[in-house]
Amino acid sequence: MAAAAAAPPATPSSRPLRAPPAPSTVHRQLRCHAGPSPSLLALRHRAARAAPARALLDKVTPFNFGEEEDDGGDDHPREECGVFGVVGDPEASSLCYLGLQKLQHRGEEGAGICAAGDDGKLKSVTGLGLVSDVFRDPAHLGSLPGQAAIGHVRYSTSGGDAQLCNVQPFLAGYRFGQLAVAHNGNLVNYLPLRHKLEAQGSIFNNSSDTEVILHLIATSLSRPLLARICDACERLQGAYSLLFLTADKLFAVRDPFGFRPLVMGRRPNGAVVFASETCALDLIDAVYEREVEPGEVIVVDRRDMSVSSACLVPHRPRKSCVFEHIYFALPNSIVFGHAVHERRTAYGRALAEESPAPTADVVIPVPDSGFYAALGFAQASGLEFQQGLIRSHYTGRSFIQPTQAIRDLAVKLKLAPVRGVITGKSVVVVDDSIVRGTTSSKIVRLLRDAGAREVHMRISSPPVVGRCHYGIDTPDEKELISNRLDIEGVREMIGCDSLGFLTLDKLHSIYGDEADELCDACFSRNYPVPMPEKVPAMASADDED
Ligand SMILES: O=P(O)(O)OC[C@H]1O[C@H](OP(=O)(O)OP(=O)(O)O)[C@H](O)[C@@H]1O
Ligand SMILES: NC(=O)CC[C@H](N)C(=O)O
Ligand code: SF4
Ligand SMILES: [Mg+2]
Repeated sequence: MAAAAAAPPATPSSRPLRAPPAPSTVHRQLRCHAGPSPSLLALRHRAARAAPARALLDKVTPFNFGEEEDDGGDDHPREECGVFGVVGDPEASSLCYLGLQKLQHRGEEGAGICAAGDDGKLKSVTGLGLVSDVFRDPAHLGSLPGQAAIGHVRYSTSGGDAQLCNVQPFLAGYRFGQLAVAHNGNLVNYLPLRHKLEAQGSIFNNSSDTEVILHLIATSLSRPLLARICDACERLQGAYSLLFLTADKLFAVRDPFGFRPLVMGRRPNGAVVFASETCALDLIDAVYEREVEPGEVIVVDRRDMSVSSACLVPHRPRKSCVFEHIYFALPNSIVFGHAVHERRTAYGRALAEESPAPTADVVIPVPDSGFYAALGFAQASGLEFQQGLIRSHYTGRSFIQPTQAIRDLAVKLKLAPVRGVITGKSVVVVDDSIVRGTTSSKIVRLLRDAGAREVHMRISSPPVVGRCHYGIDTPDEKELISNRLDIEGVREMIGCDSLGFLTLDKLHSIYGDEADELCDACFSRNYPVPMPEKVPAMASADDED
């Protein structure tokens, strides 16, 4: 939480992209050749998602590609890690503020909101720290009037974590007006793309991967904006759930693999809402309608509130991040069509089948994210379930603290034992994951100090052995404890009496046919999108001569 405490004042921002490139005549000629026509979204009708898909057909108007929406027939601009967006509500930015607070667990480093005012101007406020810090001064929200807004909570994967310039939404001006973007995910080909754009003269304001998306859109010769977004996305590799805001439209985009979640809902007044997780919809009384499908672009026009949908690129097999279910998302969210708490309870039950703890007296969860898995473990094993560790909610998530020393202290600050539950008992303690091993080691020590007779650690996911390249900032592979040690080695290091992980096969069995549609690369090293092997070298100042 150091970042939050040290948060400098929020700053309204607008960042320029590179200067308008082509002379208007050439430009006009080229623009006649519109980019690849997005075909209508080919929906997948799978049992698990049948209802949301039907909702789509009722509510979504197919995008009419012939209608120019943003730049008319001349060159005059007429307008352009949890994410949240609202269209069609006079309190759009306040709703964004609430939605972002609900998504705070997805990123604590920085937050921002960009709103489209009725005067056609986009304004944004971004700052380091928690949403409540950034918007502590009511004047900040007050400066963001309008019927549409997008917002972002950041947890960096590319670019410095404590740099205001990397906090989203990014708002840029280009030849067709203003465009803001909020991105959850990580682009694996960010560096090659950036180097190429720089070689062509682009100037970058920050070190985040997300900025290249704006450049690719700005330099695309396609029209209208939907086609430019499709053009840009065709060049992106990796994970992206994106919200774009213009003066009169909001675009919601999900990468073809659907790594990161993105859902759509509607408020009673008809406002359309997008969010990384459904918990943020619930908060503002928006009814969950469906996921933005992998590879889909949904366009909401604030002028007539029409909703249209297009397909970004040819359909790919879905590879949704299983770690969202395991750890990242809130348990009261529906993510990838599944209630997160149900998934976690199922992991716990499966774990009890695979790694029972027959000598134990009581099952306790590691709060918060180990709660449902522990409940499932207790249900399946017939053991008593107790809250043996109390979590302080005034601290942040320890896994996402920047240094090991701080992570060590953060765990102690965060968790306190309930001696009455623990003393003299054989305890099964269930957590969702072991990453570096910091939390587990501390907890075992904490429980032994509180008088536990035996400590059996059970983990409701497989050992984490690979880095994530798709939007979760897992540490370097050498820092992953399961990468250095086998299970017995990890047990010794943590100091528990027994240790059991859910196996990958068992995890897959919970998903049945859907197992193929999961990314589990941090457990299996089966990366759906490989990292580019060679990144071209950047030009240096010496190359100028
Ligand atoms: O092995 P480690 O490197 O310690 O990381 C693993 C721990 O980090 C996460 O908890 P975190 O405290 O981040 O969040 P939570 O309170 O939501 O469980 C996760 O739930 C594990 O408890
Ligand atoms: N975790 C995320 O989704 C991060 C988004 C973006 N890659 C950034 O670093 O800001
Ligand atoms: S590598 Fe792991 S954390 Fe990253 S997307 Fe895949 S499952 Fe999720
Ligand atoms: Mg935890």
